[in-house]
Amino acid sequence: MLNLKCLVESNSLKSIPSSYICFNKNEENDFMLIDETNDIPTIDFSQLISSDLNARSVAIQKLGDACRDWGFFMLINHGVSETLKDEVIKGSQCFFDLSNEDKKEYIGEKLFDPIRCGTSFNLKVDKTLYWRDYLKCYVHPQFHVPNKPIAFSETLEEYVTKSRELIGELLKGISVSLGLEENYIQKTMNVDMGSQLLVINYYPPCPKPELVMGLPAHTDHGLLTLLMQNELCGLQIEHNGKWIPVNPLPNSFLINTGDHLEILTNGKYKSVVHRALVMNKKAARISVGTAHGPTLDTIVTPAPELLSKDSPSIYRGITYKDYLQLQQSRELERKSCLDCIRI
Ligand SMILES: O=C(O)CCC(=O)C(=O)O
Ligand SMILES: [Fe+2]
Repeated sequence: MLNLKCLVESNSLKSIPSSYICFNKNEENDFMLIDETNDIPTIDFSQLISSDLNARSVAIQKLGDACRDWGFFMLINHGVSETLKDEVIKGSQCFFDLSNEDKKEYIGEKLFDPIRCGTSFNLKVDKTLYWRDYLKCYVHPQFHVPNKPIAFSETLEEYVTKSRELIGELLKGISVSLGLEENYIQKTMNVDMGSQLLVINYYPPCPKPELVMGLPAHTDHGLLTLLMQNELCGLQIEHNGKWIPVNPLPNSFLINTGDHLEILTNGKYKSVVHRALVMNKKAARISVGTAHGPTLDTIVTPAPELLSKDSPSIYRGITYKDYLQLQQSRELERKSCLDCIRI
């Protein structure tokens, strides 16, 4: 199977294969790239769970504003240790360093394979290949991860459990920010038994990074994605028609809203468009995301409580599973899959 890391390390890579050259990369030049990184909202998790009701309510307000205006924020004071995050990154590097023989059993094309590794986005539909290898694992409600490298499974189990706890608290805050009961999203979306997909992205070094794309502009499925990365940057988010580079604060998590939060809120909280550039000629960038969604059979529709005569439903209901299938069958592109279910 195609494995970009192997290709890059084989020394045979004198020039970028034409299949990777992203010709339309700058077609979106109307998007001026500017550095408004410092404006990206920051949410203090400790305030969100504070027993001081006033502090909590201020944090919830900030959280709602961040979801409405950006669909993206950095989460600080979240209580997850740097050691655990480092172990996840190190384990990820070791996983991608395994031999092809060791990884063979995880190679797959099927969307609902519990564990699958591959390259680009979806080889069946990609017109251009993306400069990225990946490992995807369904880690909830059943926990599936590779049994190699040693101890990676334990590290990941601890990490994805912590990430679910953080997302649970964020969803409470988001429910309240919408004027809904605290457990509204968790209950209606069956989040306790919901799907959690771990995605580890490996962007190998590239001799001509300006010619390739790690992941093109897209939105994520699910309610919220929690993301972290090694020391290399590359993520950009779309905000007010501009690409904003993300330079994470030390020890922060990056959180973005997903398509299903947009559906549930009837467009009030938009799913943020983002992309990953490749910027490094010498080192690999690793990012680790967990996408948190409802159970696969949950039909997601706009919350009736948020609808009115003036604000009728703009999305038709669809099960999470059908939505994932729809998304996977299409080329990853700027226009999000939400367009398929817009009324
Ligand atoms: O690598 C990144 O920073 C972003 C990854 C991403 O957008 C994804 O896995 O959906
Ligand atoms: Fe994404």
